[in-house]
This record gives sequence, C-alpha cells and structure tokens, in this order.
Amino acid sequence: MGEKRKHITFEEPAPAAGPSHIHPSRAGIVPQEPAAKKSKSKTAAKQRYLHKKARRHRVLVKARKASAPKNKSYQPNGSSVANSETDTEDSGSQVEEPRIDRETNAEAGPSTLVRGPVIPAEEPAVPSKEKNKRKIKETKTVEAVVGEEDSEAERARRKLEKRKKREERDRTAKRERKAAERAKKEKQAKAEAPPLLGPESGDVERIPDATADRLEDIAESAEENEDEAGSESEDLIPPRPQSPPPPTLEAFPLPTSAPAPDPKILSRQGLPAGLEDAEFIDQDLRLAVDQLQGLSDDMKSKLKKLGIEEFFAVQAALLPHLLPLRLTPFPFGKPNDHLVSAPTGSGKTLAYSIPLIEILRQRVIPRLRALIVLPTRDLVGQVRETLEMLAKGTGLTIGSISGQHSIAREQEMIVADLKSKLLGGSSKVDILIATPGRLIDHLAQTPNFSLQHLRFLIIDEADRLLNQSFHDWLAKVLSNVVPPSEPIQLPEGFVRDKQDHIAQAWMEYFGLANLDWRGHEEYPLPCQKLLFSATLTRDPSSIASLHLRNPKYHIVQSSSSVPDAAAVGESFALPSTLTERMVILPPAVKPLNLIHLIHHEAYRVRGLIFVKSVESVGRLVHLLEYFEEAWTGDKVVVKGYTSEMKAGERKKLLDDFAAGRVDLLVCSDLIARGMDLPTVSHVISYDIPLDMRKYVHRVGRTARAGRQGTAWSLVEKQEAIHWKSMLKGANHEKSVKKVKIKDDELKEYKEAYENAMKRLKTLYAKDY
Ligand SMILES: Nc1ncnc2c1ncn2[C@@H]1O[C@H](COP(=O)(O)OP(=O)(O)OP(=O)(O)O)[C@@H](O)[C@H]1O
Repeated sequence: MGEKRKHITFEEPAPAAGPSHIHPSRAGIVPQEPAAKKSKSKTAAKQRYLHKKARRHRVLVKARKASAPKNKSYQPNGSSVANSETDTEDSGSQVEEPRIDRETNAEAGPSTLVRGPVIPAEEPAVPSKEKNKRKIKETKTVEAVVGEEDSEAERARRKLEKRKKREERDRTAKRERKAAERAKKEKQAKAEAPPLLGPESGDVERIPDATADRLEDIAESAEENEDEAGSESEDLIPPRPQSPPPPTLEAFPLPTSAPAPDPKILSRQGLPAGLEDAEFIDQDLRLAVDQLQGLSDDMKSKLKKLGIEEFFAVQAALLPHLLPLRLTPFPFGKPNDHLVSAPTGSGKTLAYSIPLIEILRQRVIPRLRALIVLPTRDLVGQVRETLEMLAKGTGLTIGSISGQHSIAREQEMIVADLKSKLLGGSSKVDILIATPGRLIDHLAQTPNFSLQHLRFLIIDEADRLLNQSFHDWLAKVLSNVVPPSEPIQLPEGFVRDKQDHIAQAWMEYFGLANLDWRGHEEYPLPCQKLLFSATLTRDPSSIASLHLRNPKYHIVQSSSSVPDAAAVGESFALPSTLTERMVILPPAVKPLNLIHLIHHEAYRVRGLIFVKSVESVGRLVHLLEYFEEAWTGDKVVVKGYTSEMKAGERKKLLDDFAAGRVDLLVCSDLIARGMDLPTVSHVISYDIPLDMRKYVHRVGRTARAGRQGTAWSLVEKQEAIHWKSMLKGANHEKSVKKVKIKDDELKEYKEAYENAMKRLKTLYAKDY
C-alpha cells in the first residue's frame, strides 16, 4: 500500500512547472518516472485515489479550523481568513470556494498551488504520508478551478453545493442524535461503573468513554464519506467539538406499590407456635390394628367386627398421640391440642372416637367429659351411631342435642338432676354430640348443664363451624369450660366444695381430692381440643379464638401433592381414588346432558345430584321423574332430599338409598359435608359449587374409605372463567378432566326429554 502511494505522489507534480516549495525528501517523493509509461486505466485509478486523498485532506483542514483559536482560522497555505467565513458549519463549503479563488488569483497560477501547502514553522512535524495527502489535495483544487470556467461545470458545481448542504444537514442531525445518545451512555456508565483504578494499581489509563466515542464518530463520518466513492468532490466537514447536550430532566419515578408481605410470614402471624410446622402424612399410610400400642382388646375386637383390620393414615398418625394420655392429664402432663386436615372419607370420625372411648372408659362417675360439635343434625346422628357402636359394654353414655327433639325432652335426656343447684353440675351422659345452636340454648336454659368437667372438646367440620358465629357459640363454650371460681348464689344448705369444679371422680381416684391446694399454682385445665376437617382453616383470626395449647397440626394428603405448610388459609386434600370430570356447555342443553350421564355413566349405581337451591331440587326431580316415565329404556329411581323434609323422612330416604331402593338423590349442599353414604359411586354437580371448599366436600361423598368414585361437574359456559380460576387457585385444575358429550350421544333421549319438558311446563304453569 505504501509503495502504491509513493507512485501516485510521484506522478502528481508532473504538470507543474517551476520549483516546488516542498523538498522531495520531506514529502516522501521519489524520483519521477516518465508519465507516458503509465497505462490509461492505471491513470484513472490513480485519479480516483487522488480525489479521495484530497477529500481526506480537506476533512483534516476543516477539523483544524474548527479547533483553531477564534481570531485566526487555519489556512493550509498559512494565511489568515476572517472568522466570518469559517465559524458556521454551513459556511464550511463556502469557505472552500473563496479559498480556491484566492489561491488561484493571489498565487502565480496553478503551479503555485501544486507546490502544496507551506507548513507553518510552529506546526508540529507532519508525517510524510500526511504531506502526500496535502499534495494530492492541491492537485484536486487545480482541477476544480479549471472546471469552473466552464458554465456546465458551474451548474454542476452549484448542484453539488446544494447536495453538500443537504447532506451536511443530515449529518448534523445524525451528530446531534449521537451526542444525545452518548450523553445518556455516559450518565449510565457513571452510575453503574465501579470507581476507576488508578495507574498505581497497574491498570492501563482509560480513555474517557466520551472521548473514545467522539473519535469513533469522526472516524465513522469519514468512513461514511469515503463510501460515497461515486461523488466527485466530496467535502466532509468534520463535526465540531461539541460539549455534551445538557442532561435531560429525569422523570419522576412512577408510584410503585410496596412489595406484598411474604405469605409465609403472614400465615404465621397470630398462629400459635407449633402450627407453623405441620406434620405431613401420606394418604396411603396404614397401620395394623394389632400393632397399635395402648388399644384395649375390647376395642380391637369391636373394630374387627366392623371390618376394620388396619388403621387409615389419619388414624395411624393421631392415635399414638392420644391413646397414652389419661383421663386426668394433670399432674402427669399437659395434653397438646391437635388440628387435623384429612381428605373426605379418610376416617376422621374413628380417629377421635376411638381415643375418646378408650380414655373415658376409666371414669368412675358420669360427668360430661366429651363434647363433639358438628354443623348439622344429620351428622350428629351419624357420629352418635359410630360412638354407640364403640362404647358398647363400657358403661359410657352417649347423648345428643340437635333440635331433633324439644328442648325439655333433650334436658331430661342429658341432665340427671334438673332441680338442685349444683356447682359441679349434673350429667346423665359422658359424651355429648351437639349442633352449636342447640348447645347455646342448653347452656342458657338447662339447670346443672355444665362443661366444667370436659376432658375433650372436639370440633368436626371445624372450618365451617369456626366461620359461623351461631351467637358466638365458641366463646360461650370456652367460657363454660373454665369453672366459676366463686358461686354466684349458693342454694340453701349448699356447702361449697372447692374441688367440685374439677371432676371430683378422678381427684379421688388419684388421691388428690384431699390435697390442700392453697399456695399451689392454679393447675391447668384438662380440656384437650381436637379440630378436624377436609378443608381445615388456618386463618389466624379463627384459630386465635380457640386459645390452643401447644397445638400440633397434621395434614394427610397424597404423596404426589406438594406440601405447603405455610400456605395461608385452607389446605385441600381430595381422595386419591376420586376421578373428576367436567363438561362445559350452554345452559339450555344441561338437562339433556344430565340425562345422558345418569343413563350412560351412573345407571344402576348410587349417585348424588347437587343443585343450588331447594326449589331447584323440586324442579329437577319433577323433570327426571317425567323423563323416566316417558323413557322406554331401563329406568332409574330419583328422589329429592331437602332440609324441608322431616328428620324421620330424611332418615328413611337415606336408608332406602343405602339399600338400593333409590338410585339417585337430588339434593342441596345439606348433605355435602360429612355424610357417610358408602354406596355413592357418582356425584354430579348439576349446578357448580360456589367455592372450592364446597366442591371438596360435595365430591367427597364418593370415593370414601379407599373406594373408587367419580365426580362430574356441568359447567355453564358463562361460569367457565370463574370455575377454572377456582380450580387454579386451589392448584387443582389438572385433576379435573374436560369432556365433551357429542350431539349424537344425546339423540336417543331427545323424544322422552321433550315430552318431559312439556309436562313440566304445564305443571309450573298451573302453579303460577
Ligand atoms: N380403618 C378403616 N378401615 C376401613 N374403613 C374405615 C376405616 N376408618 C374409617 N372407615 C370407614 O370410612 C368411612 C368414612 O369415614 P368417616 O366418615 O370418618 O370419614 P371422614 O374423614 O370423617 O369424612 P368427611 O370429611 O367426609 O366427614 C366410614 O364408612 C368408615 O366406617
């Protein structure tokens, strides 16, 4: 490359006559060869190269001008030009022309120019390559001058000038854009860059980014101009050194909400210590009845008679905690309270019934020592049956108060002495099963009904009961568990026995009755609280009101589900033997789809159909009955089960259902919770449940005690979003499979269905 340049430079001064002002050795010129020897094409190439070089030279000159002191602008030939000619960018191209003219006129002809610029003495030494460039530039200038005499050339020049101006404007805009970007980058770098290391640390001194960028820009502009090789006389005005534009005002930060508190922390707030660390129990855990320590032989044989050979997970986990305890925990220890969350049908009833019987059977005199609270009358009846089976032969008495009988009748059943005023109360029963409403009634109205001897307080379906106030039933119960320290009014002849309020029987049994308790620390209440549900709440506000003592939290769930002990609210666990399906459909085709499911899916098996209201129960039962009458195929027996029916009627219906005399029960959520109907193989939510908790309890009426079961949900199209988000919120969306029932599958039922619909319309038209 260097060699080539030498050749070009050598040829350049050829047309010039007269002495050169530059010494050949300074300009890097080698002795001249005859021009005739060069080929034409080579000459053209050289010419183009010279143009290019000349342009570069002008760039350099202008850059110097821009950086020269104000009063004196740089002239390649060393002369001064008035500032007015040079201090605007636009004037840059104009400057070039007068200079050329002046040079042409002032100097003695082109030959003077060919000699090239005279480098002022004070100028720093210019490298020989640079000198070559200057020489080439001068050659170019001569050509321009000659061309100017030609009018065509003049027009071309003006055109060129215009173009140059336009391009200059573009370049200026680009430079400004770049300057703004650079300023932004600098600012960012300043904010982010670690402090620069000093030279003493061995680092190479860094060029400030801004300077480096600036140099890059100049080089880039030059490159851009070089790329425009076709342009005859490109005149690049180098960008003026610019100070970075003033920083733009920073925008005010957008308001941001404070980060949400960690749910784990939230869940712990207000929770008694011990509830943070739940014990997770695999649903598949089993324990042989014979292997359980502390179980009486009597109980073992009873269980075996009931067909129970091994304990389910919830029982295997809880019984070892409860059985070793005694009738009187004090002074042998303070019993822990327990919260148990286990799937529907997993055997929670036996998990608390067995220890209750095993511990209370040690008692000498009857006192009310266990209270079980349940939300519905039906459940009270169901649990009572279980306890009576287990209590046979122990001498323990089971009672229930749920409004099934009058209050007077119930009083007679549960209290031994209704007349005397007894500080320790009087009880006919050892275990009482109650609904909260009726319990409050008895606390307020029944003489000698006292909870002060309670050894166990059991709340089944705890999430529902804790969420319902029932005249503040829980606070009232808890205040009655604590015996009054002083009797308000003693009946005549009543002698106050200060130990009376602490279950005299066990005090005597352990030789504690005659102890002088003065000066002793108040002994702890023996009442142990056990809470159960398939959807147990851990809402701190509900839990706090229970005043739990050293509580332990047990969660039974399938091994595949991810345990989240710190999850706020409820934990949902469904039976692993449950199959879940959903059909998303327009409301108009719901009845026909239901009919298809009944006959295709659930035919000859027991099923529950849940609807949203008592009124809906009646209407759907009518429709299905009419359909079955019109239907020529196999028939199913459908009945409604509502709270409006008498207790006896309901009981009879459940018996018929259990015996297979009724195939399907259309019901509201009345029997969604806790009811143990072993023959239910299908649950159909004709109207979807409003929340996940209700869903879990509904579908939990099937797939109980390890049996298989299927749950169908008919979801109307407009409900689909809510439905899906409900499942998603409980992390359950993948468990419910979506199914589409094709029109073809419905065809066969259409005639009978239309017939039934006509009759239904006639019936309801009569009613209104
Ligand atoms: N170890 C066992 N072996 C066999 N069957 C059992 C065992 N334990 C309980 N069962 C039976 O399982 C069924 C369901 O039990 P239970 O009603 O106690 O369930 P649950 O957990 O209370 O359900 P829900 O949450 O719906 O109230 C009952 O019929 C019961 O007799």
